[in-house]
Amino acid sequence: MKNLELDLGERSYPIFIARDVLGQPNLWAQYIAGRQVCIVTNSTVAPLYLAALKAQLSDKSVCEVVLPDGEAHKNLATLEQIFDTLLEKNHNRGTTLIALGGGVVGDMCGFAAACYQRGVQFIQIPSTLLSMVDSSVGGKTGVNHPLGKNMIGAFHQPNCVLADLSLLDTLPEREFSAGMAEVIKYGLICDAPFFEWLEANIAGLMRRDTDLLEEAVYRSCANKALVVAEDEREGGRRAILNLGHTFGHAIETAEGYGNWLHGEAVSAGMVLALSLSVELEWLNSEILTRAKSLLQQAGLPVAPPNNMDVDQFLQLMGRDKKVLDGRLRLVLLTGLGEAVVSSQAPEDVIAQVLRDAGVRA
Ligand SMILES: NC(=O)c1ccc[n+]([C@@H]2O[C@H](COP(=O)([O-])OP(=O)(O)OC[C@H]3O[C@@H](n4cnc5c(N)ncnc54)[C@H](O)[C@@H]3O)[C@@H](O)[C@H]2O)c1
Ligand SMILES: O=C(O)C(=O)C[C@@H](O)[C@H](O)[C@H](O)COP(=O)(O)O
Ligand SMILES: [Zn+2]
Repeated sequence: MKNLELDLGERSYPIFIARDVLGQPNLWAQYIAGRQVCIVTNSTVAPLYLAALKAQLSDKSVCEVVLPDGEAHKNLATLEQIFDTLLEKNHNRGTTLIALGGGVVGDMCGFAAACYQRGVQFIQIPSTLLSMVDSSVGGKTGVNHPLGKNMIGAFHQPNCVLADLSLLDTLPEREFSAGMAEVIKYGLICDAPFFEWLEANIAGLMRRDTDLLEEAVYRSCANKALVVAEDEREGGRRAILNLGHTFGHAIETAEGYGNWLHGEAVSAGMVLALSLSVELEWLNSEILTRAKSLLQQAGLPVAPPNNMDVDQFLQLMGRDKKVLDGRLRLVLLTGLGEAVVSSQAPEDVIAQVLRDAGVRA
């Protein structure tokens, strides 16, 4: 068992990481304040893990909302299902929502918790690698809009995070790989020794060796917790967690939510961000080569889709939430583990990097 605390003063919370955390309510039941609980999950995760969770909550009044599965359903219309159930079952401000699922469920449940009766408590039980290492931690919640990723949302921190590694036993390979993109991201942006550890252990990690997985989830969450504790609402440094995302979100939006998984789009996006850093002569090309190799060994794409053109890419990137005074701000690297947020990359250089990666002129 590896525990962490995200230090946010009175909104601090623990992150429990181990196999079978769910089966240890002595660790986490105290984070449910009242009797009312609403579990938010989806049609894939419910048959796998809902009964086991409910069995741990026999002293509570529990209802559930089973959402349709997929990024394409991460929108305002789906969110209404959560509000409808909460109101139909007379949930009041003392209720606790529990997100049981991947990042899509977590982001939607968290946003519902932020909005319902102006804010109720919630717990994250992430069931994908990506949600264990990233989306369940840090309090970014929200939904997509047809014109852009995560465009409607709120910062709302959970009461605790339970990363039960045994849930990963049923996770499909492609989804496991997608999670590895965000794991590798931490090495690139702020933890060079972790990147080197990943290079040395990638084969064992892809075999889902329990000890290696526990270490990778722990070090990812520890890195994210430090960044978020420093800058909860992304006034500055937190933006480094967005490495590759300005490119990646453009890919997800252009391809239709769900065709490229978030982690896959982030992988291709990180390669573009590193290529741009090399093009600007801020980064040694050896780091780009090593990053590409690690992402490939994790089963991830390292080039953007071949059906987008440069203008479409740049237009979608222009809607990024980091845009300030009409200027793109991108996360770039100056070294391994050293990220900066910069508006210095000229648009013609960005366009050249996109063309070099095979995006149509
Ligand atoms: N809030 C944040 O800070 C943050 C960070 C990173 C990503 N995100 C968001 O997270 C989302 C991506 O999350 P994701 O990669 O978890 O995708 P996801 O939630 O769509 O889950 C991936 C797939 O795996 C299935 N699944 C989940 N757990 C499973 C299990 N244990 N066994 C078998 N199948 C399982 C899901 O039903 C789904 O089909 C995106 O919407 C992204 O924008 C948010
Ligand atoms: O927690 C953060 O901050 C991140 O940026 C983590 C990202 O991996 C995640 O995809 C996040 O949802 C992106 O946020 P957005 O503000 O660019 O929508
Ligand atoms: Zn992400």
